[in-house]
Amino acid sequence: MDKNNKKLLIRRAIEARKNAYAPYSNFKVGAALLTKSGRIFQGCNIESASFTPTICAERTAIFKAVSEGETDFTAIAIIGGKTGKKIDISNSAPCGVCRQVMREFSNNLKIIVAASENDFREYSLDEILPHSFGPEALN
Ligand SMILES: O=c1ccn([C@H]2C[C@H](O)[C@@H](CO)O2)c(=O)[nH]1
Ligand SMILES: [Zn+2]
Repeated sequence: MDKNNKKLLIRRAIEARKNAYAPYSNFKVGAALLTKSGRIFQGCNIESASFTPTICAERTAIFKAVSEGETDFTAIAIIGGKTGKKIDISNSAPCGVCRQVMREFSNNLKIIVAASENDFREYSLDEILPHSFGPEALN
């Protein structure tokens, strides 16, 4: 994945963050998921007044892709932070539930946690979800 594609994916995550529905936490997150076939699925977090139905941006993007028949992913860019505050990449790593959902479809997804197009950190899924449980265990 070259630098320009990473920047593009981050831009799409920034764009997706604008649609975040987070009136309770005011923590808005955007994600952009790149499939092996070259498509990009965007997602934002969506909260609920009854709290538990809340879904993260990452899972919104992944479920959109899976529901459109795409299950092979190359990378996901994520950007999150409180409205009106400077984004800090150390506060926007994907939550444990999303890591497990990522693991369902890949064990070497590239995770790009971004504060801007030029300020991001990359992780592999294996790095942030070591010793993981995955679908192979049920074979
Ligand atoms: O990786 C994360 C962490 C949190 N959230 C959302 C869930 C909730 O709406 C808000 C605060 O936890 O941020 C995400 O979308 N992705
Ligand atoms: Zn999550």
